[in-house]
Amino acid sequence: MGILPSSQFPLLVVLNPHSGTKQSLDQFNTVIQPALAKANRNYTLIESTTQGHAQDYFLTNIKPILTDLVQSLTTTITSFAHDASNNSILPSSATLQVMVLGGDGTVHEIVNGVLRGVEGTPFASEQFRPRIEFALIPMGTGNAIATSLGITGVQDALDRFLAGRAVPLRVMTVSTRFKDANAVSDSSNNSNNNNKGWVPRVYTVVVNSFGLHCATVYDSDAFRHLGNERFRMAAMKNVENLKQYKGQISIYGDVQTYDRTAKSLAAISSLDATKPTTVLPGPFTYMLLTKQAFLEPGFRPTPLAGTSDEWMDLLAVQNVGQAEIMAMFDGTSTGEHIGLETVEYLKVKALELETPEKGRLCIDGEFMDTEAGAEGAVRIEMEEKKDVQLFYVYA
Ligand SMILES: Nc1ncnc2c1ncn2[C@@H]1O[C@H](COP(=O)(O)OP(=O)(O)OP(=O)(O)O)[C@@H](O)[C@H]1O
Repeated sequence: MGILPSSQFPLLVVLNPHSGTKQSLDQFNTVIQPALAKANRNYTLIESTTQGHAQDYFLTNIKPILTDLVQSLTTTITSFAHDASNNSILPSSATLQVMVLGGDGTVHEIVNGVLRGVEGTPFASEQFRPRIEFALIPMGTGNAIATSLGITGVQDALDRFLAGRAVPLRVMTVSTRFKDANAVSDSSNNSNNNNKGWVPRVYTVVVNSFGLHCATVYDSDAFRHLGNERFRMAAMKNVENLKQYKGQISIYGDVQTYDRTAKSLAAISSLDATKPTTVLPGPFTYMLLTKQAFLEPGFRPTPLAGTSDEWMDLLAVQNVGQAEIMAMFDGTSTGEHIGLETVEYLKVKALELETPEKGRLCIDGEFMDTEAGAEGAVRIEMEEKKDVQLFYVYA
């Protein structure tokens, strides 16, 4: 990489005017556009018009975009190499920069659009893999990824983009046993252990949840006009009508479990990848599986999570009452709640959730209805395939 000076390749700027408190366009006009002009950066602006627009845009256009990019790199290489045979020397990678003025939902859409667009094609293969670098301008409600990376606002995000240090944005895969039109891949032979028969449905980069958190996100849309406050309002509504969500979580592969006494993680090696390393029997009051430490500023439910690490952080609270849930929430601003007896905290590679009734999962702010029983189970795992690990974020 680095064959073309990055200033010569146009940047894609994805702007969601609906994110957060709808300030994206104003911030683009007043802060981002002047800064890009000053830095002599060309860009193409993509303004999303509906839910799903950003995903569809990348699904449709990622191959032509990469073709243009590779062509510009190839021309440069051959002109430098004076290739006598006149054969093109194709690069094995190319970097595409995508600036996002929006929140986590917009990043989720782009990741899924890109992956659906390139999977099973020569655009994500042993011979060629793109590198997609996100500049996250936090204009959403939660901005979990940006907040977890310590990005404090628009100017800070811009400075980090211009400084150019990108870290991996690791991806989780959510699979079901049944196949439908929404499956992201035809293959049910993911290279990870113990996952034969699972069909990848969606890729996630922030959080998958079940129980109170999922119900909170579901209800929070009605409070969108309140900005960040919408999650607190919806959470209070759900604590008042506290429910227990029946289900069992089976964790596969290596595990790190938080030891409350030692205040550190203890490793448990998996001896047999086909058998669960640990089982949480439920019912669940609250359950989160994340890649980000913060889900919004001041809310740090999985404080040991790492955007770039190889683990998913699981926070589970089983069968507790209102007082225990409120005590847990009290600790989430500092992360101290992981020391509570009622809280299970683990770093995991893969888990399966099976519920006796139909249910709902929250997947990066979107919702997935789940079926009852073993056939309706959901598997969530750290994605190990190189053809999926294409994403980086300026940090
Ligand atoms: N023009 C639009 N009108 C309505 N919805 C849109 C539009 N463009 C995108 N969307 C949808 O807006 C939703 C929210 O986007 P985004 O995640 O950027 O903001 P947020 O939900 O406020 O932030 P966060 O996810 O960080 O909490 C996404 O589901 C996206 O599909």
